[in-house]
Amino acid sequence: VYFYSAPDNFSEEMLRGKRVIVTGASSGIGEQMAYHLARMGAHVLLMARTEAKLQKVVERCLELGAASARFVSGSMENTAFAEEVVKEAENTWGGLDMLILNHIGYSYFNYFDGDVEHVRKLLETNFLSYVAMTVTALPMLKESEGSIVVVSSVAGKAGGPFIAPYSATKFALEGFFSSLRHEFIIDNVNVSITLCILGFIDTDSAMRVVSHAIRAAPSPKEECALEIIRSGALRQRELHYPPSIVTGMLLLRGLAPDLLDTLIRSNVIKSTRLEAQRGLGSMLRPCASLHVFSAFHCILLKEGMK
Ligand SMILES: NC(=O)C1=CN([C@@H]2O[C@H](COP(=O)(O)OP(=O)(O)OC[C@H]3O[C@@H](n4cnc5c(N)ncnc54)[C@H](OP(=O)(O)O)[C@@H]3O)[C@@H](O)[C@H]2O)C=CC1
Ligand SMILES: CC(C)CCC[C@@H](C)[C@H]1CC[C@H]2[C@@H]3C(=O)C=C4C[C@@H](O)CC[C@]4(C)[C@H]3CC[C@]12C
Repeated sequence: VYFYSAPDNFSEEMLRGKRVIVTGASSGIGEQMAYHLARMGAHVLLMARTEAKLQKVVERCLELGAASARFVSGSMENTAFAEEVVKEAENTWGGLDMLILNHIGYSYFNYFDGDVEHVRKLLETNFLSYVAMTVTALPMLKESEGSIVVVSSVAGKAGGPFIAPYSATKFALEGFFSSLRHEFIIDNVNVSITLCILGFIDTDSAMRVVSHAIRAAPSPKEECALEIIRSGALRQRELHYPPSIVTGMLLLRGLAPDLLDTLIRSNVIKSTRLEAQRGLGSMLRPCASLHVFSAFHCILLKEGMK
């Protein structure tokens, strides 16, 4: 009820002239966020590893009407680089209004293979670099009473199969940033923290890695990107996108966690080759999970109306 009845006084004008860093902006949701921000007239500083892709995104941002657009290329495996990106914003703009933390390093979609080094590297890229950027950006964000937007996943709220290292990094984000939110409130620091809980989104990389293995239909990256910007600008605590599926999942997690786990497993199909290797007989059966979530959604709306 809360998520559906929250006031929505968003206007694209809210982003005009704002100074925004978007990480992981060379493709997927980050690239789409850059285009929305450009259209809204923001200053954007984009970050990823691939310079050629970033160059193209910057050019498109300028065509779309960005107040200014530039990029820094490098890898977030190294926290020194995370600090460098924020310093670039400081040197160019002398301040910062919004920090959108969105990048992720590559991880496999398969049984956990016992590679502890991979988990350590992924924690550095997906989690520690978010902490390092926040630490460096905080003085500027305090000054502007700005916003931190953290892009996470339903995999950061509930475990799913074949994504153990990735899921761990997303759970870490919620622990760190929800603790920080308390401290900001205790200390009267007016910097908002928005945690974005996303379901399956149709980015090229996600479609490449898991489209054959997930029964649920993906949601559009363009709309997802806009919702992230909107929730950050409105200083919301959490975004659920797509709303009915994610909110339904989280409600079910509280009420019947085993049932949720069953629904998640039934939405993930493993290739026959891997199933055979593991000696598992048949593939997981399809399940009416989406209907269960829709039913939750209807109950919520009805209760809200009452
Ligand atoms: N797509 C989905 O289904 C879902 C996505 N999400 C979340 O949404 C966010 C965006 O995902 P999505 O758009 O699909 O991902 P993409 O793979 O499309 O984009 C990832 C971005 O991160 C950059 N990147 C990769 N490795 C590094 C690195 N080591 N250092 C710096 N940048 C790096 C990539 O560029 P380059 O390779 O040039 O460095 C790219 O710009 C992530 O936080 C993800 O967890 C959450 C739930 C579902
Ligand atoms: C019950 C169902 C409706 C929902 C099941 C949700 C599961 C299957 C959904 C929710 C979150 C999704 C993952 C995610 O967060 C991000 C990425 C990174 C990307 O590069 C590759 C795909 C991957 C691993 C997604 C795979 C599918 C996941 C696990």
